[in-house]
Amino acid sequence: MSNFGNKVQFEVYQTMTKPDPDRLPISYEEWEAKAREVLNDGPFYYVAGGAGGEETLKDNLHSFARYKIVPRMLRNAEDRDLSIELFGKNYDSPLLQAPIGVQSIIHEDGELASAKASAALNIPYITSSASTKTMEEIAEVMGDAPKWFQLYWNKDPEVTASFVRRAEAVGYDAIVVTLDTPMMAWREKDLKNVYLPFLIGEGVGNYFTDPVFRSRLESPPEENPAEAVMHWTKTFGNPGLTWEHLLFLREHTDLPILLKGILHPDDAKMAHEYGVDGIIVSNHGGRQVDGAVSSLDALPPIVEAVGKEMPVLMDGGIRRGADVIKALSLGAKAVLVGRPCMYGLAVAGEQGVQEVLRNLLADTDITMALSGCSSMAELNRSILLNTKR
Ligand SMILES: Cc1cc2nc3c(=O)[nH]c(=O)nc-3n(C[C@H](O)[C@H](O)[C@H](O)COP(=O)(O)O)c2cc1C
Ligand SMILES: CCCCCCC(=O)C(=O)O
Repeated sequence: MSNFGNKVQFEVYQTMTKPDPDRLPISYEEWEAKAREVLNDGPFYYVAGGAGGEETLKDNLHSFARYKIVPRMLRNAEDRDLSIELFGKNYDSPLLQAPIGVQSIIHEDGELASAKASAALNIPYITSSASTKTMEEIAEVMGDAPKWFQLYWNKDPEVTASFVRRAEAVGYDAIVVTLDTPMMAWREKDLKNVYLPFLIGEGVGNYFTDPVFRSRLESPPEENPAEAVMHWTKTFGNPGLTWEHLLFLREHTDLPILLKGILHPDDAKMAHEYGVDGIIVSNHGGRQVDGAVSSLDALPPIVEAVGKEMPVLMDGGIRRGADVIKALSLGAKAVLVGRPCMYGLAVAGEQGVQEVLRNLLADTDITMALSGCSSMAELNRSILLNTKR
């Protein structure tokens, strides 16, 4: 991916002789506005919305604006390299697609489109437990491209173990355990729209095809979907989890285990003590604890606490190349991208997601060069100014 940004920029200018109102958007704001045009209230606000008064959702973005890049000059940024290494594997760039469930509410191709877009750019795709398409269908369209599996820890430990077995069997490279969503937060927009996709049978694909989940039902989901959905609502999340439960997971997989949803440095230290392989600093895109610290503000103390021991990734509010550069300069090894990909999916399916990611990569590469850096290893706090008072 050497000097990717210049190539993409050149391609855009070359293929366009004048501005074309029908072409795909460039900016995040434009993608979001176009997605708003094509989605009904229920699905749009399910994606765009956050918990409570959306303080954390907004703060995820504002935190980036508080940090300023202080570019360095005359440092030869002619040849650049965006690649990183994680758990012994090389990745072309520091971007991953965040796990996002129920994508069929956004586009009929759902996760298959997003996964294929990721594969085309060699960007790891994180399949959600709550995906509409099954983890096997998604793995199949991705071939050998990098893919991770996000686990929602079911109340039934045998379902949890079965999910992990299935993910391993079809070639996922890591398990991401999301800790911040053992239950749905108070999401005012969804309550107002009376919109919960799972109750209409969306996002349950992995469950309805799971042999253990099915064995707990009186009749198969195809015959009695209402019973299956009811069982899903009772077992989906596990607010009773403790650190000890992670030992159960370790017994069931040799894959790297990452914890997603860590915001407190003491929890990061606990993760290290319990043999976890990596951390994703995240507040679930402001969708769970309203008033929670923004992801970017949570990042530096966590990097300080465990950054030498394990890779620290982050998500929440990544919209542009400068955001990627800021997060990496604060010590994140890589970043996950959530809503921007979903707006790309809404507007133009697979092509839309690919365009969003391609442009973000190009912007990242160019911003890195203009900041005087040539590789991820060169990004550090010396090019950042924190203007927060
Ligand atoms: C519609 C939607 C569904 C999501 N579903 C999941 C999920 O199934 N599992 C998960 O761990 N996180 C889920 N997330 C959270 C994302 O993985 C990620 O943490 C968040 O979107 C990052 O913030 P951003 O949207 O500002 O990039 C979801 C987010 C959205 C917007
Ligand atoms: C009952 C909670 C299911 C949430 C699954 C999708 C998700 O994570 C989200 O944020 O929405």
